[in-house]
Amino acid sequence: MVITTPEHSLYAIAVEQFNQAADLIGLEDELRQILSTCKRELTVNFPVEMDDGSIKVFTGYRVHHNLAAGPAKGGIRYHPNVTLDEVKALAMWMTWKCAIMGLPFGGGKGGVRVDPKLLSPGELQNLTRRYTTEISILLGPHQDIPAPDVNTNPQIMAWIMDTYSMHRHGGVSVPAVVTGKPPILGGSAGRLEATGRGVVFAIEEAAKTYGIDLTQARVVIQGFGNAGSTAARLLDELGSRIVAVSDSRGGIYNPNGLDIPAVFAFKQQTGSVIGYPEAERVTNEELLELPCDILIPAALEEQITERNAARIRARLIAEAANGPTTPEADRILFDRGIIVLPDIYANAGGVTVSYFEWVQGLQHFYWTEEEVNSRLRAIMTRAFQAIHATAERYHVQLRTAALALAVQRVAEITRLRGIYP
Ligand SMILES: NC(=O)C1=CN([C@@H]2O[C@H](COP(=O)(O)OP(=O)(O)OC[C@H]3O[C@@H](n4cnc5c(N)ncnc54)[C@H](O)[C@@H]3O)[C@@H](O)[C@H]2O)C=CC1
Ligand SMILES: O=C(O)CCC(=O)C(=O)O
Repeated sequence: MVITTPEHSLYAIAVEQFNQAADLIGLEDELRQILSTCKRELTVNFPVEMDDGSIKVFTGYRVHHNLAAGPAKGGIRYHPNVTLDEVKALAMWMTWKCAIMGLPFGGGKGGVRVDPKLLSPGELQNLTRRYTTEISILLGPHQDIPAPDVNTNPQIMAWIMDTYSMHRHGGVSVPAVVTGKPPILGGSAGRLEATGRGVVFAIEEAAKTYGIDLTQARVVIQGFGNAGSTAARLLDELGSRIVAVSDSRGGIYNPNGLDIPAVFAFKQQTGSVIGYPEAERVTNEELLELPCDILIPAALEEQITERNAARIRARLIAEAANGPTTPEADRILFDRGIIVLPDIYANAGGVTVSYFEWVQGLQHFYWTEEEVNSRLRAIMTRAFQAIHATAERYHVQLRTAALALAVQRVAEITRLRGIYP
């Protein structure tokens, strides 16, 4: 049985990817139905008091895709284009991501339809606290543990923890209810950089396997936020040449290599990479087609599609973003021999260190950054080897191999639990 969704959507893309993996492992129809469906989809419409005293109603979501392996885990996104369909896809990808990394979590995700850049700090805090209250019927350290995603950060995680702790625990802090917190509130050392660091660990494994010399590699990065800027910094430290980076306003390109600490400082001062002096300006579309060895999409979904996949000039694509490549583009890239490190593996460093943060929060016992980073590297390396071996065995792309391993694991857990957890 092939599961279909009614219209073209991001969730339809996630289900199409799932179907490919389910076909590969010969998954039975009952489990196909269960695993291709989100368990819970909560929509909340909530009022927020603005600085001028007016009230605005915002819409937010929290979705649990699957809880067979443990409590729901996944970030919260603030973006004007957030939809329930997008959050469902992101939640499903979290299920597979946690499964590949062997984490005891199910998949969840949340989002609010808002442009946070238009809010004052006070309004942002009001919105976060009210949204947290609305979704708190799902939250808890053993039920659902949010984390940062696009446009959310440690300060927002601190407000989520405080709101939950005030309502549900008499004000005593419950650090394990959210990850990605500031370290002084129980956040893990290394969580802020974990997604970008994990991307770089994944690239290092791929480079060894496919014979790419990182000290000579030219790198292009779309998105210079948490994931993209950290990957840029760490690859720069490894000796790679970062030739182009971008943000929502566009990109900058210097074929001789950008001075990444200087670009980072420029972005901190001005709010954008645009205007950085020693580079030419490119659009986000042009940036994706620049000649390079490694392309890192680190912004939003559906950036590499059937329209531009034939013109991508990278040897390796490392997906820091969730869902940047459509299935049509995947097929074109595979035929062209371009290696894609799929999102559910390449960006899993974030949730892996979130797992470390959750464990530390439950125990109130904290690790050093060295411990965090070396455990992260070990898990990223192990997962790469398993995915690569599966891809070789079945002659499939790394995404299908990664999904097959993930779906297999969640299916096995579901069968052992007795099919309907
Ligand atoms: N923060 C985390 O721990 C994790 C993030 N991710 C994924 O990584 C991606 C980036 O997330 P973060 O770095 O956390 O977000 P962020 O909010 O820190 O940064 C996002 C960056 O993308 C840029 N951007 C937005 N729209 C763009 C567009 N249309 N074209 C080019 N750039 C654009 C923004 O200007 C910003 O530089 C997302 O897909 C997210 O789901 C995945 C795993 C974990
Ligand atoms: O750290 C986490 O729990 C989840 C981060 C996230 O949203 C993601 O991996 O896409």
